[in-house]
Amino acid sequence: MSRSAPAAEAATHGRSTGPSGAELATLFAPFAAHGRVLLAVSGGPDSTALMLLAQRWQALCGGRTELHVATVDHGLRAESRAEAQAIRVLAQGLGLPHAILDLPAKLPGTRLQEAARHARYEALAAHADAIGAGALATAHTRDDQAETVLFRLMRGSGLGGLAGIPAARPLGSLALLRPLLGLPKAELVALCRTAGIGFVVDPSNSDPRFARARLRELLPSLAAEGLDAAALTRLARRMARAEAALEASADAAAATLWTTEGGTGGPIRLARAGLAALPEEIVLRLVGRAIAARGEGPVELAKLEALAGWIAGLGAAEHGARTLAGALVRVNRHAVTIGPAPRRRPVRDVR
Ligand SMILES: Nc1ncnc2c1ncn2[C@@H]1O[C@H](COP(=O)(O)OP(=O)(O)OP(=O)(O)O)[C@@H](O)[C@H]1O
Repeated sequence: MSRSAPAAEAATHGRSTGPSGAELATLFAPFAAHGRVLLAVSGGPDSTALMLLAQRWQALCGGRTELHVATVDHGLRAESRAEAQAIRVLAQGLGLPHAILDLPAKLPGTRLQEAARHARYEALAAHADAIGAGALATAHTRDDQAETVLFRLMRGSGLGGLAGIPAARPLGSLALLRPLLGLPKAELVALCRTAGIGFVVDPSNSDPRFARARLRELLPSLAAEGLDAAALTRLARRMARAEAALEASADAAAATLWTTEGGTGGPIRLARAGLAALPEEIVLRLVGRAIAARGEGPVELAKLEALAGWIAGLGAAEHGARTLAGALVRVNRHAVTIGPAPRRRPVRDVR
């Protein structure tokens, strides 16, 4: 990563002074519910701006919320330590305590970005817990939202995926907050430049080996055709609204159909006649929830669709069993019953 030249390179687009006091009050309102918030700052323009704006909000709104900052050093590049230390200087200049977090284990060579993301969130959440923070804030922007929705569209994601990045969601016992989700990245870059603060540019963001980076290259051409960040954000908002309504319908269906055999943790039973009367989308959600609860976690939508197709295709008197994502799905004439799949015994070498 390289530190960009500061103020002299004045921004050419985006509001260079950032949101007004009233806008800050709205953006950071969710922070006020927490006594302490941990800001995840990588040193890129977005999270550097997050630190500047959150501190500005705290000063202006006189919030009693304490802000802390953490930078994860993935140890993947020679410069990463020095970059983390530069963020520490900046944070301390703003009066914010800063921690550099190392990853406990070496990252694998395959699916590196995914593994790094997972390990990063774990390290940040553990640090938030350790300092008694109730929330963790990241600096995702409107551009990240647009990119995520487009990426998921290309991958044939379900409705929940197309709802994009949520502005707030639980992360274990923490609240994960994204206060800048509605702001364009250009505005945050401009803000850093006007403030004369350098930021790091992550080379993996433009590394063509990563599908995300290749997609990012296409965004300007798509925007010229009208599929810009605003349009994709609008789509995400509409999908989120539909997703919430369907989840509420699934809750209502579960309240009448879902029973547990043999007490807490036992197999989940869904009456076949009840399922047959429901729209396919709700059936998928109920069966998916049951598999996630008794198996190894959320199941891929395409696999769930194939399973639901198999169940729907069974005649009223037919029965059968299948395993999916660590769950055993049994169907008889009365019910679909979902419990943990029996563990396969390891194959012994009998020579
Ligand atoms: N090394 C890091 N240290 C601390 N925070 C980080 C680090 N890297 C990323 N973040 C936080 O995560 C936000 C998103 O970063 P980025 O877009 O690079 O993540 P990502 O890999 O796309 O993962 P995701 O979007 O799923 O969180 C940043 O704005 C920042 O708040």
